This record gives sequence, C-alpha cells and structure tokens, in this order.
Amino acid sequence: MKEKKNIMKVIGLRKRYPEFFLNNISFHLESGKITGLIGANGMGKSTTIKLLLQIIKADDGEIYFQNRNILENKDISYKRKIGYVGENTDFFSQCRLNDIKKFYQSFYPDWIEDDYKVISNKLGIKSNYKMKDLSKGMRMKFNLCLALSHRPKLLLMDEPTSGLDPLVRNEVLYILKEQVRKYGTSILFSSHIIEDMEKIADYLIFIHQGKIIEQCEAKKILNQGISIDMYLENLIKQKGDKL
Ligand SMILES: Nc1ncnc2c1ncn2[C@@H]1O[C@H](COP(=O)(O)OP(=O)(O)OP(=O)(O)O)[C@@H](O)[C@H]1O
Repeated sequence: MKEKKNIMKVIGLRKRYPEFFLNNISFHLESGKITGLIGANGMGKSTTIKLLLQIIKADDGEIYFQNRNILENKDISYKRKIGYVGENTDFFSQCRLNDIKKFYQSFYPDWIEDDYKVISNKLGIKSNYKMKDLSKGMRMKFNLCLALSHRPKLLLMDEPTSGLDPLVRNEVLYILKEQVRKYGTSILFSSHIIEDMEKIADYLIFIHQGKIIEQCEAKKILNQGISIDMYLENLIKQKGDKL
C-alpha cells in the first residue's frame, strides 16, 4: 500500500482572544488531497488559516510544513510554496489587473506565466480591467489565478466560494480539482457551504467553538448516506458537555 505523506502537520496550536479561544488544535493535511475545514460562523476557521500563514502569531503549538517547524525557523521562504486566497478580495482597487499581477509575480521566483495565461483564460479574466470594476466572483477568480500561477505546493483558501453564485462556485471547484490532478497540489479549503465540500473534499476537519471535533475521510460520511451538515449536527450533540 502507498504510504500517505503529509504536507502540513499542526500540533497543539493555541490562540487566545478576549472572547474566543482556539484551543489546542491538531490536524494534518495529506499531500495531493483536498481537505475541507468546516464550521459555522465564528468557530475559528479564519483564525486557524491565518495562524498557518503566520499572519497572526500563535500563543503555543507547532506547525510543520514539509516536515519543518515553521514557527521555530526564521527563514520564511517556505511562504513562496503556499498560495493563499482569503475572504477579502478588495485590494488595489484603482489598479489594473495586469499591474497587480506584475507586482505579485515579483515575489514569486517560481511564477509560471503560461499557467497565468491558461487559468485567466479559463476563468474569463480580463487583465486590462481595474480591480474596482470587477464583480465579487471575478475578484475571487483573479485571486485564485494569482495564487495558482506560482504552482504552490499547498493552497490555503478561506471561504473562497461564500457569496458566489452556484455557476461561479462550480467553475472554481473544477479548477481546484484540475490543479490537484495535474500538479498534485494540496488544498485546505474553509467553508460553511456543505455542498462544495461534498463535491470536492477528500478529507474533512470539523471545527466547533475553537476545537477540532473530528478529522476524517469525506467518503466515510457520504458512504453512510447522510449529509455532512447532519453528521456535524450529530457530532455536536454526541460530544455535548465534553466540548
Ligand atoms: N483580531 C481579533 N481580535 C479579537 N477577536 C477576534 C479577532 N479575530 C477573530 N476574533 C474572534 O474569534 C472568533 C473566531 O473568528 P474566526 O474569524 O476565526 O471565525 P470563522 O470560523 O472564520 O467565522 P466566519 O465563517 O464568520 O468567517 C470570533 O468570535 C471572532 O470575533
């Protein structure tokens, strides 16, 4: 049997805010697979992703990327191997996409211009437009296109499909699947849209009130013939007071 490799491993990660505690979370991301991070609003999904990128500082814990503890190592060049698509797509609003692309590209030595051309074509991105003139869906697609054009080993996406119509969501999901198939990209994808998870996730991580309450294969749930949201509801009921 082929040995499973992890691109990222998180152990005992903690972050305290005045009214929220991300409490001792541990999980792993298998290489070349799509993992969905599921939880309702305010449960800690964005905080988790920001900690992985060191956009915010962890209070405690270990994060290994390609077997290296990134919290102990001052060298941040690993960030070039990670793509990020966040919720906030409203930046450089007065700039043309082509100029934003050139600026972004300058940070990534592994930038592949042909990938940018192919993906932007597929997603219908018009590089002469200004950011402020794009719809929310188009801004998200542009961000995704930037993140994929340096062929990241790991793509972290925070609620990428929230607020988008089903057609655009399907287009995005298709591109993600294609990226995994062609280049073996690993993806962590946070969402509260269960339908998207059912369509593409290999693994699921359930987060509730700042704790990971389960990590499992998506097919384990789907084979039981129940929906993912029903499964989550049951999990929360079963764990009850222990949460
Ligand atoms: N900088 C901050 N200072 C204080 N509290 C914060 C900060 N950032 C997040 N929080 C709190 O931490 C909790 C978790 O927030 P987080 O954004 O991680 O949730 P989420 O699961 O991503 O939710 P959503 O789906 O609504 O984006 C929330 O209660 C939020 O108010």
